[in-house]
Amino acid sequence: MIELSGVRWERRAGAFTLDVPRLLLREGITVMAGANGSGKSSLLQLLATAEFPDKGGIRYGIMSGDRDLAAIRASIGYVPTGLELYEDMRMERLLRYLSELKGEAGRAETDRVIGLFQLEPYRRRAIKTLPQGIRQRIALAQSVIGSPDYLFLDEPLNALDSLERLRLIRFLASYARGRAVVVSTHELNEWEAWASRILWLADGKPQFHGTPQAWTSSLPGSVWGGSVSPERYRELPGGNLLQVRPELDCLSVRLLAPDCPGPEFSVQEPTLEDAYFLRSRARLRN
Ligand SMILES: Nc1ncnc2c1ncn2[C@@H]1O[C@H](COP(=O)(O)OP(=O)(O)OP(=O)(O)O)[C@@H](O)[C@H]1O
Repeated sequence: MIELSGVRWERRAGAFTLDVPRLLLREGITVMAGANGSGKSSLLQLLATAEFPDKGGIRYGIMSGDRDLAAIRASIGYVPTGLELYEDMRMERLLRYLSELKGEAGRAETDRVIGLFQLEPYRRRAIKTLPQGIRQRIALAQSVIGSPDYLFLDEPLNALDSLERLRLIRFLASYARGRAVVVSTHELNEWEAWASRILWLADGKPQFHGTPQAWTSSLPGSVWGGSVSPERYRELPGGNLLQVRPELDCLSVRLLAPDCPGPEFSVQEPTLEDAYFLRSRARLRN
């Protein structure tokens, strides 16, 4: 378990403050959501000990950041966004080198993570010659060298194709048994079946932390779905639309509204993403 208490970190000369009075991150996948600039990457940087807060502290089980930094770092895997890899190195050499830095000498661990992320065909390729999705898989592979207890992944699905995205999510779901995995994302629904907890940040502060069930219940509004004609569609309030899909001679519409928008509509189970819209909209209105 990771425990943050009284954490404050000012960035941009105080124009932004990450402010986390208390937060407990448990085993399983914690999926972190929030608007651009809400502080997701900043929080991951602190968790990964790439940066340090101005105030407060972070404990990892019985280890605390100010006393056990080396041991904590040895139990952390981290993928920031835009991780710069050693461009001229061959992929296998890079992973060997990073394995050795993490105290995992020998080929076995390198071979394991190469297999895990289907990187076999790229062993002898220089990093700079590889496409973005493969580089992302290498970034992910380096993070699980030594099977760390804590994994912090900033938008890990970036640049991956749909099969790789699903493969990674499934891998993380099993990896997170007995370990804490924190991921940031702008696509909550992809994690729907796998998230243990949702953490929502706004303006540098956690606004919600709890189970997906709690996230999609007690919402300030409802989600409605129905099929409408193109004429009727034009009458609907545009600001609250979630999804529009053409059908044979009508449009299938999903929208947010406090009350039923018309006889064509029925109330729908909200998705994680719907709940994000409802909660964000309610917050902006208050
Ligand atoms: N290297 C940096 N130096 C100074 N300020 C920074 C730096 N990186 C980010 N910030 C600032 O910290 C604040 C939070 O940014 P952060 O990247 O943590 O948000 P985010 O939720 O991850 O955003 P996004 O969804 O766009 O990735 C922003 O005001 C941003 O401008």
